[in-house]
Amino acid sequence: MDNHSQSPHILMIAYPLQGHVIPFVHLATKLASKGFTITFVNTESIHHQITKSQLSSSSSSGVLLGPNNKVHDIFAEARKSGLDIRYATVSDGFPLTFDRSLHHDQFMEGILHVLSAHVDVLVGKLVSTNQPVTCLISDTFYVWSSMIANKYNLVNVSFWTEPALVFTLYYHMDLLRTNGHFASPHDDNREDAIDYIPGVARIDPKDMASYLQAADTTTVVHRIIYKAFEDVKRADFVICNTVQELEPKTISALQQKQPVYAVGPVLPAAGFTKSLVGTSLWPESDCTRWLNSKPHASVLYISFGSYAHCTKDEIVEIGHGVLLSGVSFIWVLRPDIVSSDQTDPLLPLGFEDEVKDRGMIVPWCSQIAVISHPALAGFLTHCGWNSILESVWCGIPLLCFPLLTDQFTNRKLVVDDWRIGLNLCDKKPITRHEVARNITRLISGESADELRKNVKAVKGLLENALSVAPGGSSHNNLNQFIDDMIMKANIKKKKK
Ligand SMILES: O=c1ccn([C@@H]2O[C@H](COP(=O)(O)OP(=O)(O)O[C@H]3O[C@H](CO)[C@@H](O)[C@H](O)[C@H]3O)[C@@H](O)[C@H]2O)c(=O)[nH]1
Repeated sequence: MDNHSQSPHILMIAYPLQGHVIPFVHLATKLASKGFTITFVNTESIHHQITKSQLSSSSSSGVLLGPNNKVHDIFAEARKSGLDIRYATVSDGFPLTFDRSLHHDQFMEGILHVLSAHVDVLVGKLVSTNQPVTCLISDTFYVWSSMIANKYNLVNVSFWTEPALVFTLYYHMDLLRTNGHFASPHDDNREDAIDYIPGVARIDPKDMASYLQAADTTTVVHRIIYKAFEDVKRADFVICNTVQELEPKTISALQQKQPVYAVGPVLPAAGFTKSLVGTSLWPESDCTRWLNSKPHASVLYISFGSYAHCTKDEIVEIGHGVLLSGVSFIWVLRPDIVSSDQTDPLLPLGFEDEVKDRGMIVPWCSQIAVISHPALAGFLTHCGWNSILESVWCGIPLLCFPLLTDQFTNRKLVVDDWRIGLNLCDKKPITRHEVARNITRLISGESADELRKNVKAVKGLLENALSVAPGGSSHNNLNQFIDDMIMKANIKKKKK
């Protein structure tokens, strides 16, 4: 896009969770680099966590210090590079000291019922400036996007940060319900394969998102999902952090319903290992020197993302499994991995002594910097969608340990469909011997060669999708989305 005078001013509102903020920030810089003015909104709590972590990280970038040495704008460096990204924060209704991880459901009730009032006030201000906002890009999980877009005559764009397969299963919850695979009122849910969702050949119920397998379907997260997937049907456009070639049938079927654009993988714009904008909610430990001391393709990286929890027993079994396997490893054990009120040590006494220099345990790191290091050999992951895309981008095979939400469906894509990963264990509870055996299969031997070959092929698809010349699918889809959005914004302006 080269005509700034026609360029809409886009308001982007990220969902206040790490795995959503990251792709939102990368999409914002991508759109700004195409000439758009962006106002990016974080909740005050997310803003506070990012800036606090930036100030104490060993490698801080994108930091603008304001009065009292406080960081007040995470986009300062991006703006210095010429991008027009402004920044605003809204309250999520809770004080900064409120432990959102520990009081998850209460936090989600706030997101469901309170956040929109604060967003409404902010948007009211932003539409009455001399460069008014004309377009809203908000997370698909927000239940109020159409309400805000209609009130302020904005183009309504929904950004989905998970695979299209997960989107379509939620989108067709009514079909799952009437067929008895979800929220069955009388009996248990059916356990046979699901073969009636448009664009989905066949999927086992165990591979659906955890919320679609749950016995209790009245939780706050369910109420969010029900409303959000009613609301997304009113969006003008849906953009999805996936790649058309990875999920062609699912995406085509969705496009019969409404305009859907696969624009992924949405990764940092300026080089891969360093973003211009700080996004981490926790301070990043620097693992580079340790990695530099390890042989090529020898290290296992272990991380379960930012949101899901696992049990202490699982941590212990994985710890022993890693020791038994004999591999070197970096393990991200974030402070609330079991629960933020769990204060006892997670790993058995003497574990770290036994590991010595063979392993590095950190609370958080720059994952992208770690997995793009030549010493990396494999990734033991909870199957968060960003982690999968990043790992494929770096050509790293996956060992899958899904814990919650879309991670079960993502595991199916990785292990069963694309064959770029293995299951950590076939059934729960996980055992140290199975963990050790599968780490070995991931990293050495015939199975490892096969996985590496397959991941290379999928990486090729991702690279092609983003290629500028000849235009790859995601490159073209993003441009098409931009054209369609501009046209829609102009129509709305005329109607006003
Ligand atoms: O030490 C770490 C660990 C993670 N990351 C980054 O944090 C993000 C984590 O995202 P993801 O792998 O998607 O996991 P979650 O944080 O758990 O993400 C939530 O959001 C995702 C996108 O909607 C979903 O797919 C997940 O299931 C959901 O838990 C990635 O970009 C990682 O690079 C770091 O930078 N450092």
